[in-house]
Amino acid sequence: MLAVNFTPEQLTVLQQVDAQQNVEQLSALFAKSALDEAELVQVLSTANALYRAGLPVLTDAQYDLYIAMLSDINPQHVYLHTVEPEVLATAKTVELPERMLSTEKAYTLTDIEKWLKRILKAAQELNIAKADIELRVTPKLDGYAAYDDGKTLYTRGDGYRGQDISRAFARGLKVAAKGERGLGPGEIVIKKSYFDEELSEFFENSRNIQAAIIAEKKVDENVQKAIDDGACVFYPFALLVNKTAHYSDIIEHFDDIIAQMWQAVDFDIDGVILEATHSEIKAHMGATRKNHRWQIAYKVNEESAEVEVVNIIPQTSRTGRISPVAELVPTKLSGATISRVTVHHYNMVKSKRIGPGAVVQLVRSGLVIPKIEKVIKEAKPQLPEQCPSCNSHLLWESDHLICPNKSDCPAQTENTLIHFFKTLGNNDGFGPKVIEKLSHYGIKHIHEIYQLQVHQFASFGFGDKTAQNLFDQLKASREIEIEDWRFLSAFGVSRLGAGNCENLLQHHSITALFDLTAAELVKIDGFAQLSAEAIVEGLANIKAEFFKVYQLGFNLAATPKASAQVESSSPIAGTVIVFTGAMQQGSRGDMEKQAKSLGAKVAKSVTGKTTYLVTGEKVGETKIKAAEDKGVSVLTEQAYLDLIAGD
Ligand SMILES: NC(=O)c1ccc[n+]([C@@H]2O[C@H](COP(=O)([O-])OP(=O)(O)OC[C@H]3O[C@@H](n4cnc5c(N)ncnc54)[C@H](O)[C@@H]3O)[C@@H](O)[C@H]2O)c1
Ligand SMILES: [Zn+2]
Repeated sequence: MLAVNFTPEQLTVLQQVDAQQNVEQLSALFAKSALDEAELVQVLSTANALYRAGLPVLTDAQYDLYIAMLSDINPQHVYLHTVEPEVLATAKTVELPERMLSTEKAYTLTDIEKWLKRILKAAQELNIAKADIELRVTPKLDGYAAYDDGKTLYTRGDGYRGQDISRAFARGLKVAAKGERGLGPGEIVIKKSYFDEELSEFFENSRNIQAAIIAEKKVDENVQKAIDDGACVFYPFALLVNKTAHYSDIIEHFDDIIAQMWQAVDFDIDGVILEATHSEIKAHMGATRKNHRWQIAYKVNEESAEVEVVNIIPQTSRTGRISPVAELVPTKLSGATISRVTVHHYNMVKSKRIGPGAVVQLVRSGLVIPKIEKVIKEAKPQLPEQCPSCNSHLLWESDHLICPNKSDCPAQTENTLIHFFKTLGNNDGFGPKVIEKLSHYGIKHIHEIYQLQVHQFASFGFGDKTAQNLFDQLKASREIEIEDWRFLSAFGVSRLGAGNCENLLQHHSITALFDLTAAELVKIDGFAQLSAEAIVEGLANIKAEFFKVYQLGFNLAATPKASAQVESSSPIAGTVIVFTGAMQQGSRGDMEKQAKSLGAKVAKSVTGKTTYLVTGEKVGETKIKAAEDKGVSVLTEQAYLDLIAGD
């Protein structure tokens, strides 16, 4: 582990915990490798206080590792056997109506079966028939634990005494689902889709917000809006979607049920809770000082690794955006060696201080490629000043560095040409190698490629056969029928992917699009003002080239107009689709809308009727496997986009 530099906000929390402590010493402890018992407890309590305040300094995996170390040195230590406390300076402390505990954790079905044996043993002691033993399975909400007795809303505190946070209700916080008060324990949670769309710009994670709702007298206007919009609620566990069945059924269909629960709610969850329902069994088993013995949390282990950055390589995309690709000290993750990862954008490189010598945490979960989860050790950010392809001076455009040289940057030109032929998808001659060569000979535009004759290809160094073949392919690519939306999307206008192209073309013919104003675009369902403006600008930029190519005479099939039965023409017409995980290309809500506009039915959970499960980021293996077992086709986001593009 590495020394931590506490932020000013974190220091304020630490002050509340213990005004006397020596912050430098504390910070150094996080870097020390062999900690003694007292030091481990100090690290754990510090991390815990910050985590409960919504300002975590460690990842959960790191925190759990320290817990494991403490338990190794002294399994009896009181820290391991009590509820990890919250620190809130501003609210008054009150006795909880009922104890609120942490949960025992299980990571495998074997762990669950061991726990189940203890339940069966308790049942036997009570002479309760096996046939009467049911388990209730619910999603484990990853929010902020609270208790509602009908009059007061309490935090969990130390499990015995919490704090009165009724003012959250006074401020408009609602009880989820049926809305009754007094349903006991639950969590304050924020809708994931809402967070992604409305709040992710302002907050790093929902935990920041939940902590603010609880701790602060006055909340941020964005948070107040989330409360007013009903996106932030108190969710009593009693109202949670659940699967309650005989224990043997639960065990038999374990993976399915876990997968179902994992996507049952639009809130962050960090596991699935299993509990016995029989009140006598519960009373008999009771609790330790930390956990109810009749309850357990099933969690999925994500794999993660801390990796050192060697170098950051800028890559110019077709739009001129420069993508930062981090070269890493090769590291094993999930059995694969990872040596590079794309950083989100250059603002992240700058603000999170990523450069040679930085250490990042890579996380890989489910079938998703590793992502940088956080920066563990900062370094001097490595920011390029010039475009790696054309040496133009780079400019900032919101979070991105861009190469402003639209007309003469080889990387932009080549990637635009590559995108065109790839999207058209009706020939395989014009891949990166061929395009690079053509670009080297000064061919920069699509229409120029289509004008090339066999002898010209030959003069660029292609063999006779290849030259003829390339020429024939170009001819064929004009003759083979192709949907007009695919043709349009091949030009790579920002925000004009296949779906949006098809939507537009359901309302206007392809040549008429270039005369549309943003105001006219917004009238079409699915286009917001900002993207409409970007589209109008993008179309204006390609107009000249578009018509030069269009006039070469492609065999375009016009998209049926919205009135004339859209659905049957789309590749996903009549299918049932479930989207899960965080999407990269747009919000999940937008993707669902688009799927519906293409004639698909969108469902929330996978059943035997589901055709496709489209997985974004952070989707567990269990979920994917469960879907596959039901005969559902599992698609990555990209595969799905290819599918609707007709690739
Ligand atoms: N990153 C850090 O620095 C840091 C610090 C402290 C703790 N942690 C993490 O927090 C976890 C331990 O914290 P904990 O003890 O608060 O939580 P826990 O993970 O043991 O969960 C217990 C809580 O789950 C909640 N819960 C959610 N859904 C539920 C449901 N459907 N039914 C019943 N209960 C439900 C309850 O409110 C209960 O209080 C560990 O996994 C640890 O990694 C991290
Ligand atoms: Zn450039």
